[in-house]
Amino acid sequence: MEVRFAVGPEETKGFNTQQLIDNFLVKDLMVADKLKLVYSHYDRVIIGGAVPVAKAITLSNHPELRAEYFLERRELGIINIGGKGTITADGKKYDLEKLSCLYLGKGTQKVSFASASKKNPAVFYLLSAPAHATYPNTLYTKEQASPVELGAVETANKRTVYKYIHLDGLKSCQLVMGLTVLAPGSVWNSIPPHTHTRRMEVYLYFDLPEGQRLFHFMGNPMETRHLVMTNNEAVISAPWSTHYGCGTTNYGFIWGMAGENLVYTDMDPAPVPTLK
Ligand SMILES: O=C[C@H](O)[C@@H](O)CC(=O)C(=O)O
Ligand SMILES: [Zn+2]
Repeated sequence: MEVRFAVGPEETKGFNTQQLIDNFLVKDLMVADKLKLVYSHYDRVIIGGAVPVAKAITLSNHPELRAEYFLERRELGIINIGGKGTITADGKKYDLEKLSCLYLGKGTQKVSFASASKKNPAVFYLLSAPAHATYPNTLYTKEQASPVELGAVETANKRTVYKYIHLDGLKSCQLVMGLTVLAPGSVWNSIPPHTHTRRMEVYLYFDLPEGQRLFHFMGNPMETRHLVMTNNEAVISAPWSTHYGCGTTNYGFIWGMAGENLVYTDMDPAPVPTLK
């Protein structure tokens, strides 16, 4: 498992492009028949991908955790962004259509990921955080995720936000997770921008067609930097960092957070005219 230590805002503002990539960009998450995991020291979140094609993939334990099994002291949110798939957790099977979400609580011992079809495999995105209590393993479809319309065509940011794991949705210790889908012709996400030093955040961009790119803005809102991203790449947002982006076409992204609270609306605005 790759480990990324945390860096601060003072250090980050001197980074060149490669240093920004090495510290914040997560590439090659979705590789056929492999479990890919990146351990970030911001709130000890683990970011992962599992694409089962020829065989099922097991959520294996890792020495960095010094645990008996992966979820001994952790919770896990999983969203499928591919074809139909099945997750088996301690013998119980959960079928996930595209954009369904499964929450797995602390204490779940055996987890495996499978696809319904090799031709159109499931693509599972994983986000895990330390947990100190057990909440029930629960599946949510996107229809259950109380979709909210945000933005406008005029400002090229019309989008639908689906919230899965949060204070009024699937119960968790500290994970907050959902996704946003941009309407055709809309390209800007998370406008007006914000920070929340109470929680770190990770964005996983998906359904970005080949040949298109996503310009993700990050850093102190008064000293922004950017990363150029492709489909199925994730970006780690430090608790002090803003996180918003603009695509060369519309797309979707999974957002996930961990930290101090579970309140989705707890954000400190960084209004557009104040950005530098
Ligand atoms: O803290 C919350 C996150 O940054 C996202 O949920 C924002 C978002 O999906 C959007 O505005 O489109
Ligand atoms: Zn945010």
